[in-house]
Amino acid sequence: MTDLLIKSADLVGRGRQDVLVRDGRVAEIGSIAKAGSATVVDADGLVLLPGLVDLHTHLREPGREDAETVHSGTRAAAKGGYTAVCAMANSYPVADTAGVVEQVAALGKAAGYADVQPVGAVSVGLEGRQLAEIGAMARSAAAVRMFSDDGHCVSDPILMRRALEYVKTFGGLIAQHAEEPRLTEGAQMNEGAVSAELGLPGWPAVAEEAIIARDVLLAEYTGARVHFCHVSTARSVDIIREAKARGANVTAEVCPHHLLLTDEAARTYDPVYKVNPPLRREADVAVLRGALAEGVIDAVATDHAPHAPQDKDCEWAAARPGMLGLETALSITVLALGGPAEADWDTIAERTSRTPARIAGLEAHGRDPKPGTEANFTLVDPAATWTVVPGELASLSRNTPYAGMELPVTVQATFLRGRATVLNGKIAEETTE
Ligand SMILES: NC(=O)N[C@@H](CC(=O)O)C(=O)O
Ligand SMILES: [Zn+2]
Ligand SMILES: [Zn+2]
Repeated sequence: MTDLLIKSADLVGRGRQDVLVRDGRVAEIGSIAKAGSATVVDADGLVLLPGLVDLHTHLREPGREDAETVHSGTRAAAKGGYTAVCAMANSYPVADTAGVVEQVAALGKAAGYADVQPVGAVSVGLEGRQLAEIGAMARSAAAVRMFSDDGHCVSDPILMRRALEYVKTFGGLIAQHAEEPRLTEGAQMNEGAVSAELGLPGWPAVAEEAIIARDVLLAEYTGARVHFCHVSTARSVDIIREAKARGANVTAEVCPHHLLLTDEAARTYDPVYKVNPPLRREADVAVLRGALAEGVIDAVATDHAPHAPQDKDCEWAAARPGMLGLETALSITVLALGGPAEADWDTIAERTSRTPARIAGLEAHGRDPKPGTEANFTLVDPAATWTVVPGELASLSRNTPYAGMELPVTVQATFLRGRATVLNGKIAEETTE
């Protein structure tokens, strides 16, 4: 592989340096005039961040390759500045065996756009009845550490307890989709003033908060790790804050859409705004932003949920929940944390890369450039803006809630072990290492 010389990049907002990459790793940092035959990337005016890491991606393969594939989804990831994604288990078949997680990992390697870390199901078929082959998935070539029935809540407390006790034996964790199912039967949107006005059945905040409270207690009782997916309410933040103050082994993520959009969007009856958990109130958005800045919420995760046109372009009640996220996440995060002029790149790197890499156990990711570290980076233009055009996204699906919006910050390049997966804002077509 030819060497790479990144010239004059602002390293995570701390000042401009040149970075020389050799054999996929950082060889030298400083003022580097020339480096033999190295490919030179001019990063003047660009900020270098550790490659983003997504704890929550739906790649839809196997089973719904019409909506996304590992190939298309990881291209979208690279475009969004990601170098690693955790692929959720709600595929068809479900990723509840060593065979499926190994297949997903292998497809990720073959595509070459981002490291794909499969998430294993907690229960067989995500049905919440019987534990899946957690040990076999952990010992498989995919080395699964994170388990989740995402899309469904592990609502049975005894199943949750057993899963926690099991993953604790090898340092794994359970990522919980917190939704008390009896409280959300038939739910279509956030329960509140807007749902009452529209006459749509509500998804009350307490359905999320009750499960988070229970699982905090189970995490403390078992001593195992719980991660909360897509936290969406102000009260959830309070519960997590108190749990952390007591030393509970819990972490939490927030999705970009919950940092920007509210249940007011449902007034359009456009199913592009239908998502699980639902868009909440302005007051929740404000608390989530504060909690992310502060670190009570540990990470931004996209919950990238591609859906085929027939599953979205229909009446609200019939539409599937979920929205695209990978290509817009960084821009929305920058917006939510105060806008590009105020951008605190260290905090952004912490919430979008370093902390999620640590939670997922992806040791080669989430690293600032230092001699010896793998060159998993993204270069962003903090001064540029772009307009979201659904047809121009790398995802196979089109269900972005940001169509037509002008967003801050563009991804100019993404490097996976020193190889450009995106360069000059364009996806590389050749990805062999
Ligand atoms: N977020 C969603 O609304 N949908 C997700 C499942 C999930 O994350 O719960 C999906 O797989 O489509
Ligand atoms: Zn979920
Ligand atoms: Zn999800």
